[in-house]
Amino acid sequence: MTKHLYNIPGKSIDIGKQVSNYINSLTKPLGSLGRLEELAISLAEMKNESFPSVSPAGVLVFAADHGITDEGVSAYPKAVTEQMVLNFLNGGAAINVFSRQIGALLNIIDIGVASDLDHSDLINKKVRYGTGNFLREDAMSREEAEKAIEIGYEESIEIINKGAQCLILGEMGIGNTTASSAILALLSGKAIEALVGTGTGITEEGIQHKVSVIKQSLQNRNPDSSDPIDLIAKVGGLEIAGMTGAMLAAASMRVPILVDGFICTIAALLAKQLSPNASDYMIVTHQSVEPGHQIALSLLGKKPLLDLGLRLGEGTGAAVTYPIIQSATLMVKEMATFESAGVSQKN
Ligand SMILES: Cc1cc2ncn([C@H]3O[C@H](COP(=O)(O)O)[C@@H](O)[C@H]3O)c2cc1C
Ligand SMILES: O=C(O)c1cccnc1
Repeated sequence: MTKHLYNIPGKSIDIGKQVSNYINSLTKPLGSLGRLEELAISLAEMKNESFPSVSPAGVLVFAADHGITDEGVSAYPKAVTEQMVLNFLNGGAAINVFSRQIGALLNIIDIGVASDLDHSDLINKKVRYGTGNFLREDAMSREEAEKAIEIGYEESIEIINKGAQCLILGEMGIGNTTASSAILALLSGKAIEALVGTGTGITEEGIQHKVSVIKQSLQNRNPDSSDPIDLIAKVGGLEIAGMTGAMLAAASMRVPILVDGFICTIAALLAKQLSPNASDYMIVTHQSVEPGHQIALSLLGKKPLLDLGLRLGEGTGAAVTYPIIQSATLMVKEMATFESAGVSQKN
């Protein structure tokens, strides 16, 4: 793994203190903008700027297939991954709608779809044609896991260089809640039953089957939970690895990361494992319905901003939360102070 992935600066605590004092001089009762105030301070610490901007957001959606779908772990067929990539490229998916709404830059990356796709707007970075079925074989080699992380890293640098001031990571990969649950079981040490959920909408019986597939897979593969590359290679996914790499790049460039739901949080945990400072640059946008998400968030040490009952992925929860994060930056930038507005301060 190339060294630069680990080169992440610490947050600027001094700037945070300055901004905190400045927020207290704005025309509102002390602390009355609650978590918006915390967000404004965090963003300043991340960007090392008193008046940071998060506009425009950059959205990267990584798409890849999962061999584990052969075991019947998703409510939808594997072919939906490819079909949804075409939907993204035609502008019809939820993430397209929300990206347009917030004026975001949006890139769709094929990092491992199991078929050949041809579209001028598709970024073709296919590492392999989907992962192996990890019940029977490793999902991928270590080299492929590292390559997928590196691709995510490069795509992130590219969209940041095009002007993205914060980063939203999305994913598309039928079967990826199974891979994510397998990784989380190892990272958390929790019972698999406690963290497996419905994904795209499997039944209670389907959930039991998914649990037994994960249990058997973990016995068969026996990944080393202290080695994130081994986790990805044995039971992970190419799009998960891509998101991990993208987060490491954003953090290294002091660009805030808007973490989406369950799958994205698993990528965030892997990024944190590779480079602990990475989590200083993460804002968790919402609470996913997937039961594993709460467990993953407690490992990440973050509290989500919203709970909208979402269980989609694609980066959608992060995109719909973006305006709130933007509000935090505009509050600091545009509000008057007690002094400038001639408003009396607290008795
Ligand atoms: C039409 C459609 C669009 C989606 N967009 C995201 N996902 C989400 O569902 C998948 C994970 O769930 P599971 O592990 O149960 O397959 C991922 O592709 C995820 O991004 C979708 C799923 C479907 C069916
Ligand atoms: O929260 C998520 O990321 C999620 C949940 C279900 C299906 N796909 C993604």
